[in-house]
Parts: sequence; structure tokens; C-alpha cells
Amino acid sequence: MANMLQNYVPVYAMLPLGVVTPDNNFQNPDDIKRQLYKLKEAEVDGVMVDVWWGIIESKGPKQYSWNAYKSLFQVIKDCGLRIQAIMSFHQCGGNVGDAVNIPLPQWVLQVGDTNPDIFYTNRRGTRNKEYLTLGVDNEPIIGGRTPIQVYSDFMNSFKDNMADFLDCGQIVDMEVGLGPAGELRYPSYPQNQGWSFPGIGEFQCYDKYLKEDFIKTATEAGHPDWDLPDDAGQYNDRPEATGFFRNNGTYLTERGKFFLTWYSNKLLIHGDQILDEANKAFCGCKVKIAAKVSGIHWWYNDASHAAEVTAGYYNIQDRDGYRPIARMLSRHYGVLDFTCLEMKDNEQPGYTESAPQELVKQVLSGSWRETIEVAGENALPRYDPNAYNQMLLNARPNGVNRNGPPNLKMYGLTYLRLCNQLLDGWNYGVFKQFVKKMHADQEYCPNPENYRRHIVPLELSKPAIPLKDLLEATKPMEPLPFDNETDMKVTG
Ligand SMILES: OC[C@H]1O[C@H](O[C@H]2[C@H](O)[C@@H](O)[C@@H](O[C@H]3[C@H](O)[C@@H](O)[C@@H](O[C@H]4[C@H](O)[C@@H](O)[C@@H](O[C@H]5[C@H](O)[C@@H](O)[C@@H](O[C@H]6[C@H](O)[C@@H](O)[C@@H](O[C@H]7[C@H](O)[C@@H](O)[C@@H](O)O[C@@H]7CO)O[C@@H]6CO)O[C@@H]5CO)O[C@@H]4CO)O[C@@H]3CO)O[C@@H]2CO)[C@H](O)[C@@H](O)[C@@H]1O
Repeated sequence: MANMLQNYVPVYAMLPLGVVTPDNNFQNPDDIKRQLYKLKEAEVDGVMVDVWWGIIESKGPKQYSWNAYKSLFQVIKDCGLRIQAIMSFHQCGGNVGDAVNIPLPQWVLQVGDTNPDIFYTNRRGTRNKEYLTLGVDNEPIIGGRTPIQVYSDFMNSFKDNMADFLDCGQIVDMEVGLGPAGELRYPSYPQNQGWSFPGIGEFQCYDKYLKEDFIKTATEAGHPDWDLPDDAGQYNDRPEATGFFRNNGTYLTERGKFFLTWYSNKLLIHGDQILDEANKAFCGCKVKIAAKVSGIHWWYNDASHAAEVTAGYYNIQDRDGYRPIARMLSRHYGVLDFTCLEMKDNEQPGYTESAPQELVKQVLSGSWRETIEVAGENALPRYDPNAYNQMLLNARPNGVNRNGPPNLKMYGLTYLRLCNQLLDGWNYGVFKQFVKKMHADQEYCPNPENYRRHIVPLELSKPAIPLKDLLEATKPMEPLPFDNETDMKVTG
């Protein structure tokens, strides 16, 4: 039995986006309690919840109001569920499934009234208020504080105010928001600017800070005449419609490669810097730090990988755009949380050149090779056995090992998302089966130590990894072998 437990993969469910309302109220504790007890009955291990910057610090700089979240966390605790908390430094609204609007704090948005360059900007000058541009990470633009300091102060305040839940092991993971939708990426495919699937998206580096940074970097490299791309098309283009991404396009020239290296490096450094602060804030707590990476599966089979590339994942045939992220995470003892685990290639329209299965294999394999933990999510709401079985396959790509730990195993899986539709009739029955199979047909295990690697107090980040060493991880490698089907099937 002890050996078998090592196959157990915990399951979490994402809470509704507006569980704490935009005006900072925990309004319907009884409704949530009812839903949480249903999760508990299904033997779910815990829940993931957004902790919105735009709610907590809405009254003014450093005026944090934690009461509603404390009540929510207490209810979750009373229901016997653990917590994955997201430090949501992004806006809610504008992405797929965003049923609620929670902007960044007004006093932060006001800075943008006089200095709109604090927001990500596309080539046509459209600003995106979902998340502050990484170009201002180290600029003292927020009442004398830099955004990195503001994020750090917020995380420290969370630590101080949620100490009870941290100390007793209720909070197991701290997901650190590193971009739009809480993902480490540029907002290259915003639905609220007209993007629709499977558009290639647009680069978002035309604010004055990133523009200056690029010119400076190019000049130092001996190319003072190089500027940001002007041939990369618009949100809903296909790769071949653009000079940048078409066959033998700009992306393959020295200039294109230089730009893409810079664009993706900036994202890597952004994540690294904020995670450094997260490790400082949560040092000594028995939690794991985690970062989300978006599952951009469309145009994966196109040589340009255009949609991934505009999002900042410089991932083409001869360059792995994800393993450097995993290597960066390794110095923070971080977990890479990847999405679109439920998707199969044959569910995607052919013209989208989409390959979610290969993408997932690549990212999971690269992360395991960097010896970090990998967790995952589904990208879209699904209730069918096909989706669950694909997630089960990815959770244990070589199946169960009855004599010890499986060859490969994910750290955890978070199901998107808790709602009444999930908890009704047939959907609920299939979901319960899914949880059981994730647990490798075993009872709920109350002690994570029994199935997870040791949960030790978080340490400060290891020394910075020089960029050149991070970039060594761009060397492509064959993915690890995955079985074709899970050996723990949900039947429905
Ligand atoms: O609380 C935590 C955070 O939660 C939110 O962020 C999460 C986000 O919600 C997640 O989606 C995920 O984000 C990524 C994702 O990993 C990426 O893959 C990508 O998502 C794209 C997706 O992969 C693409 O396929 C595409 O999706 C479009 C889809 O292909 C189209 O077919 C269509 O889907 C419709 C469908 O046609 C329609 O029938 C219906 O279907 C559902 C039905 O309503 C439902 O009852 C059930 O039966 O299931 C059916 C199937 O799902 O609705 C579908 C959805 O509208 O349109 C799709 C959208 O265009 O494009 C996707 C990108 O738009 O990008 C995501 C965002 O980066 O993980 C996020 C992080 O956890 C919040 O946004 C955050 O603020 C929170 O912090």
C-alpha cells in the first residue's frame, strides 16, 4: 500500500473567479460551502483560488484588506481542503472564461493616465491594462516603488496575514502571477482587442520602456539601426500572411533572431526577478512556489510557431523555448504549472496546425529533465471521459507502478473550474471517477508527505543562473516516451 501511494496525484479544483467579489466581500459562504463539501465528497485534495491585487490593495498603496479572504480560507479549511493561492497581479476580464471584471487597483491605473507606457503596447499603440509591462519592473513609477517592490510587499502582507493557514499546512502552493491570466507570458492574444482563435497574436513590446531597452541592447550589440518588428501582422493573421512568420520570413534572419532572443529573455528575467521576491517572502513556509505557463498549441506544427513566439515562448524547431523557463524555476525550487493537458490533436481543426499533445510532451519532458516538479491544468471546461483520460495520461505518462513510484508523475492537477454544472448528475459521477483514478484507485490521502516528495520549508532562491547558462537549455531534446493511453481510464 505504501508503495502504491507513490502513484497518487492530488487533484485541486479552481474556485469561481468572483468567489470574493470585486468590492471585497465573501458574499455567499453557504453556496460555496455546499460546493466545497461536494468536492470533498469526491475526495478532491484542495482548491486553487485567485487572490486579486485589484481587490486586496484597492483602497490605496499598502492598504491591504484581507478579511474576506480570511473568511473564505477558513471555510475551505473547515471543509478539509487544501489551498493553492494565486498571487493575481493581473486583471480578471478579457480572457477566455473570464466571467468577472476585476481591474488592477484604481490608483495604479491612474499612474497610467499620465504615463500610459506602463502598460503592454502593440505596434499600433493599443495599450493593454491587464498587467503592467515588464518594461517597468524596475522603474519607481508607483508612488516611488517599483512594480517588483509592490508585488513583493503584497506577498509579504499575504504571508503575515495568512500565517495561520501557512503554518498549519493548509496552503500548499503559492502560484505567483507573472503576466496576463496569471501566466508567464506577454498578452499577445487578448480577446478584448479582437483576437480570436487561432490568430497568431501580436508582439507587445512597443511601450517606451521596452522600445528603449531594445534599441539600447541592439546598439550595444553593434546594430544601432535595428528596430522592433514592423512586419509581424495583426492578431488574427495566419503566419504565411506576414513577412515575419512566413516561410523563410524575418524570424529566420539575424535581425529576427536577435529580436526574438531579446523578447523571450526579457520574459525569463521578469519571472526570475519576481520569483526571487516570492522565495524571500515565503522563506521558511512549507509551501512550493509555482509559475504558470500557457498552453499555446495552435501553429505548433507551423515552422514559425507564431502564436507561441508572440507570447514570448521562442520555441521553434531548433530551439526549445520552454526548458530555459524550467531551468530558471529550478533555482527557486519552483513548480512549472502547464495548461491544456486535456487536449488531443484530433480535436483541433486541421487548419490551426495545432498539436497540444506534442506541446505538452515537450514542456513536461523539458521540466522533468531540469529536475523540477510539473503541475497542470485543463485549458477549457470539459466534463467528458476523453478529456479526463488525456489528463490522466499526462499525469502519469508511463502509467502506474505497483511496486513503487511511477517512472514519471505530475506534482498535481488543478481542474478548471468549480461550478454547479460540474457537480450535477452525470458530470459529477465522471468527475468522481477521475479523482479516484488520479489517486491511482486509492482512498483520499490526508497526509501529502505520503505521496509527495518531502515538503520542506522553502529556502531562499539559489544564486542567479547566468543568462548564457539558462540559454543552454534551448538545445532541443527528444521528448520522453509517453504511453498512448492511460492505464487508469475513466469510463463515464
Ligand atoms: O483562476 C485562475 C485563472 O483562470 C483564468 O485563466 C485560465 C484560463 O481560463 C484557461 O483557459 C487557461 O489559459 C490559457 C490556456 O492554457 C491556453 O491554452 C489558451 O487557451 C486557448 C485555448 O487553448 C484555445 O483552444 C482557444 O480556445 C478556443 C477554443 O478552441 C474554441 O473552440 C472556442 O471554445 C469554445 C467552444 O467552441 C464552445 O463550444 C464552448 O465550449 C465549452 C462549453 O461552453 C462548456 O459548457 C463545456 O461543455 O465545454 C466546452 C468546451 O470547452 O466554449 C468554449 C470556450 O469559449 O473558443 C475558445 C476561446 O477562444 O483559445 C484559448 C485562448 O482564448 O489561453 C488561455 C489563457 O491564457 O489557464 C488560465 C490560467 O489558469 C483567468 O483568465 C485568470 O485571470 C485566473 O487567474
